[in-house]
Amino acid sequence: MSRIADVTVTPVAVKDAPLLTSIGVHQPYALRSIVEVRTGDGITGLGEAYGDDTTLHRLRTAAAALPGLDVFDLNGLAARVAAALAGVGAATPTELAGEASVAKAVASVVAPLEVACYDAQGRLLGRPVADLLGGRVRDAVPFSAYLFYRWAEHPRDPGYAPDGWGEALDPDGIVAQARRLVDEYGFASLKLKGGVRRPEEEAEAVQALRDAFPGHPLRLDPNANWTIETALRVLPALEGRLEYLEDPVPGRDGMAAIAARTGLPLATNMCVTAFEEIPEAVALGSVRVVLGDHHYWGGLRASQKLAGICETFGLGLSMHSNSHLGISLAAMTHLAAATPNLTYACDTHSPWQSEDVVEPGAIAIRDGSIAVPGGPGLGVELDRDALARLHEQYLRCGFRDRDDVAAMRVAVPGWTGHRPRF
Ligand SMILES: O=C([O-])[C@@H](O)[C@@H](O)[C@H](O)[C@@H](O)C(=O)[O-]
Ligand SMILES: [Mg+2]
Repeated sequence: MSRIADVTVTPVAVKDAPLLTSIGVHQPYALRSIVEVRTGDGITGLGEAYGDDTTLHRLRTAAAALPGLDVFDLNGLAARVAAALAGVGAATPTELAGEASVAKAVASVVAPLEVACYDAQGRLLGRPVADLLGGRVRDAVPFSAYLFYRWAEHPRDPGYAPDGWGEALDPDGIVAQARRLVDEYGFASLKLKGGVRRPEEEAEAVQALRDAFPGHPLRLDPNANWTIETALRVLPALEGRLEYLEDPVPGRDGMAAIAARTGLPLATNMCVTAFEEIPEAVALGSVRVVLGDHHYWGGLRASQKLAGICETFGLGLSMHSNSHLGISLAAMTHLAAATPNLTYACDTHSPWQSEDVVEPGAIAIRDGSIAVPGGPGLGVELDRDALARLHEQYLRCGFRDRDDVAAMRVAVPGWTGHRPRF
């Protein structure tokens, strides 16, 4: 038995790019929480979560209930977190969408603590986390290039130089961005974050990508920013060009209405984001692919349970991402390596993050994939100087929640971010 002695939660802010989304634009800093679970025998396990105020408060509340728990007792962890958060309310953390529920609030707090416990377990046993999840079925996990419409600079930048990627607001800009991501990282799959430009323009960008990268699977994700009518109008320009279309319209019923009219597989990380939403989605036939994400499905074990449910119902499984750092990237890699039916390349925002809390080198995208770290636990080490620096940056930057709408309002006064916009 190895008991938890204490748990610390440190918020950090990392520079982020002016990436355009369905509701606005990324703020100049992305916020994350770094979780350290220390055991009485001197082992520290790492986890990572959203860094908004609500998540931080919940994480700290749950963390205070963990000393004394055996780091192998993951059922006990879930029970203690649920008890500690009883009465916290249902507001979701920084996700762009998804109906709120208490179960989701608890899941998003269990996740980083569970990852940290797995890291500690692996370090204690001298085994990689993938081994604790059933063993790897692949030695390297493929990731997709995450293409964004974007500006060259943040409006009224609060103090740092543009990142050098420049603007991408049309098909040529998107193809150039894809070319650079493919050249630098070797990505074989491409995903375009849509819901930003007029849908016909986004379909043109898809066609331009199709022409420029004939062998690369493509995805488009309008993040529910289209009406059903719009989606039906644009579908013919997308069919036969995408491996899947992610969340074109809001809701499980809206998605089902589109699914009934197209052979193009629909995928989601918006209308199915918790276990209680699966039965209706299956009954309606809303989607053919679910994007899991351990951060809000409740951790690595819960994600494997999702994988089993997808297999049972003949649904494909892919992986969603939000802005994240190396601890989460390592967790995503171990999880994907140990999940046989996760056969789509996973999303990652990694190339857009220029700062990290982990020591460089352990986890890197090469030839479009990440080699599963073979060392104990997650296989990444905390860079304490970087943690201190990025925590200072958090204290200085003034941002406390992800708010794409507010960030957009800096450039476009009166912006509401209401969906569907098209
Ligand atoms: O980072 C973004 O702007 C993404 O749009 C993210 O917030 C979404 O949650 C996501 O990547 C998605 O696939 O919907
Ligand atoms: Mg999505």
